[in-house]
Amino acid sequence: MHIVTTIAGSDSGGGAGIQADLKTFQELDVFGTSVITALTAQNTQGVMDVLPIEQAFINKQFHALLEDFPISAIKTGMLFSSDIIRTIALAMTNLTIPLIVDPVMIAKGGETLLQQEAVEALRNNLLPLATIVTPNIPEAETLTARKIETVSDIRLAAQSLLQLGVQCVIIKGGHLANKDFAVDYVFFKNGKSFSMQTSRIATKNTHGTGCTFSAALTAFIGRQMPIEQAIVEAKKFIQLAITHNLSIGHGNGPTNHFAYQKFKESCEVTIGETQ
Ligand SMILES: Nc1ncnc2c1ncn2[C@@H]1O[C@H](COP(=O)(O)OP(=O)(O)O)[C@@H](O)[C@H]1O
Ligand SMILES: Cc1ncc(COP(=O)(O)OP(=O)(O)O)c(N)n1
Repeated sequence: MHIVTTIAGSDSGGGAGIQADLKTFQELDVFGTSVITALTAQNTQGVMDVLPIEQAFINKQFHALLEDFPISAIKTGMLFSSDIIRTIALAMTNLTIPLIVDPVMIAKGGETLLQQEAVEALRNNLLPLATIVTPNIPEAETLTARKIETVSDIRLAAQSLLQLGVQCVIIKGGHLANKDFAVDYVFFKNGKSFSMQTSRIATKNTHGTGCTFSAALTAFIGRQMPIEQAIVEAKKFIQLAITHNLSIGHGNGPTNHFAYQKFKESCEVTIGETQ
């Protein structure tokens, strides 16, 4: 059994954060473990409050896992503060476990999940240790201090992130103004790149899409799947989770983690260039 870890915040509403990650891990046949960085009082309508966990206790959770389990992949989600980021980065130094960084910054409702002052720590302390980083467009803009409007802007932003030492950058196009398609752009350190296109699902139930995508990627990497195949398979997982989204709650409902196993054979991802 492959064992993977999510280092992230708890979403009491169950659609994002630790809860989304563990549901995804379970669906993909990996054993999920967790380090909780913050509690959120949250539902489909928004984040009401955030309670960060003390650094020393975050460290204890992480070391409890490292001492007992042969972890095969780790992902980070909501890290909230520069102190928490530095704690995780320090614990990751000298580990050779693949690290997937989802640079969560702002919730769908606009609430802060990463303090402004923590962006530098994310760039300087954690990204150099990352195997894959998965920003959405606003996150890529913040991390690179560049406006992103075109595919050429996406390529320049990815190159700037690769220069920090990240092995692979996936810039997610969920926030692009494309009515028909959801296109993500993948760039590797060795110069290889490709785009992944699926049909855009017209729904408001997209709470936790970023968390679910990066958790699926972590599960596939943890299962030792080759990296390009893991990225495409994670795109299929999120496409099916959004297609079969759940209309629960009064706001932006969650995605459906149970759809992939049932429908994976029927999901098409079109691979293209990044021009
Ligand atoms: N309406 C949609 N239909 C299909 N795929 C989507 C849709 N919205 C987002 N995605 C996909 O979900 C994944 C997460 O993207 P995004 O929503 O940009 O991340 P985040 O939740 O971090 O903002 C990406 O693969 C993106 O292309
Ligand atoms: C605890 C917690 N972590 C992360 C998020 C953001 O999740 P994301 O997948 O980016 O989804 P939306 O916030 O865009 O729905 C969160 N809300 N809570």
